[in-house]
Order: sequence, then structure tokens, then C-alpha cells
Amino acid sequence: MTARVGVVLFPGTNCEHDVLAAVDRLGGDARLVWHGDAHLGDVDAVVLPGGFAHGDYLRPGAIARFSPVMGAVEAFARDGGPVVGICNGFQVLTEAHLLPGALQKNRGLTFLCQTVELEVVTDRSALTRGVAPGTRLRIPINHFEGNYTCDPATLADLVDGDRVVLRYTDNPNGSVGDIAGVSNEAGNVVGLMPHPERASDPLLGSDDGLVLLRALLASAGARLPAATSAAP
Ligand SMILES: NC(=O)CC[C@H](N)C(=O)O
Repeated sequence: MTARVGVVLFPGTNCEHDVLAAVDRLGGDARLVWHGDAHLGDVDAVVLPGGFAHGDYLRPGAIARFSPVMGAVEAFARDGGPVVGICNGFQVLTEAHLLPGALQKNRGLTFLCQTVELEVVTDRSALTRGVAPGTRLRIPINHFEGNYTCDPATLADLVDGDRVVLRYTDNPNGSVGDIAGVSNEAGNVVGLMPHPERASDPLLGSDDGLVLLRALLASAGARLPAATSAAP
């Protein structure tokens, strides 16, 4: 079965074509979904790509979370469908409360655009299914507000629940617990600040991102159990 991936386009998104190209390269069937549509269509996975939805006004993702498509994304996620938010998409998912915590301004208050090393912490997520914990990946980051934060109780829940998906080996932005990506309880909703679609060809300096996107396509075909709780 060819996995059909809906890539949501908000006004200000700028990484959608990179995601389309990377998914196509892996044999998936990626198509754009406009944020103003209340339906996702027939898709097996959803990606909220990076960029600056609504110009990051108020806070990144704060306006995008009210887009009509987000009701459909939430229903799809509750049904166990794989949903991945990349960078700005991660910010949207936290604002929508589909993932816990928040992304605040980087430590040092500078925009970061560099390749970082990540460690896969768990294989219990839609983005790391079948990837051995401990695997190291080189993937670019490109953000001003990527400093993941949450209260101590939430951090303990994330760690105890095996919901820290990716860690930075050399924390570039001040994220609590070196966290680069987290999941919801069920593991089907994942947010990460690094851009796997920008590491999808050796010509780009790394194709390590394909490890994650390949896992997403595999998850699309074999759904994880639905989330048990509405509030992650
Ligand atoms: N590359 C991106 O998605 C940018 C993310 C975001 N709007 C920030 O700068 O924090």
C-alpha cells in the first residue's frame, strides 16, 4: 500500500515542498492540504511542516491552531492516525494542546541555522518506529523559538512514559532535558524542531532525515493504538 501523506499548508508555511519531495522520494504519495479546509481527505498520515504560519504573530502557532483544518487534524490524531509537526508544525501542535509544553525563544536569543546531532531515544513513536534507540542522526535546525520547555511534572511524565523521542547530543537552544522531539501518550503524535526533510539527500549534507520519514510511512500503514486521554 502506498502511504498517503497530507501536508498542511498555512499562510507562511515554507517547507511544504521539501516534505512533498522527501516523501515522494521514499515512494509515498504526498499531497497538500489547505489550512482553510475542514477535511483532510483520504490520508494515512499528516505532516504540519515548518515555516512561519501567520508570520509567527502573537506566538508561533498561536493563530494557526484555530485554522479549520485543525479540527480534522485533532480528530485524525484521536483516531490514532500518525501526525508529525516539524519545527513550526511542532509549535502549532503545542499551541493546539495535541502535545504538551511550549517552544520559547532560544537561549542566547539568536536564530539558529545549523546541522545538529540527535539521538533517537525511543522507537515507540510514529516517527521512530523500527529505529533502534541510541541511533545518532545529523539533521538541520532552523528556528528562533525552539527552546522546548515544560513544567517539572510534565517532564517527569514525558521521561517516565517513554515520550521523549529525540534528544540533542549538544543542546543548541536551551531545551529542557536536551529535548528535540516529544510524542503524545500513544506515540502517534510527534513534534520535533529539526527538519528531517532537509536531510533527505547526500547532496544536502545528510540523508539521515530519511530514517525518520521512512518510519513515518511505515507507521502510516500500521496505526498505533489511539490516544487514551484528550489532554496530553
Ligand atoms: N523553520 C521553521 O519552521 C521556523 C520556525 C519558527 N517559526 C521559529 O523561527 O521559531
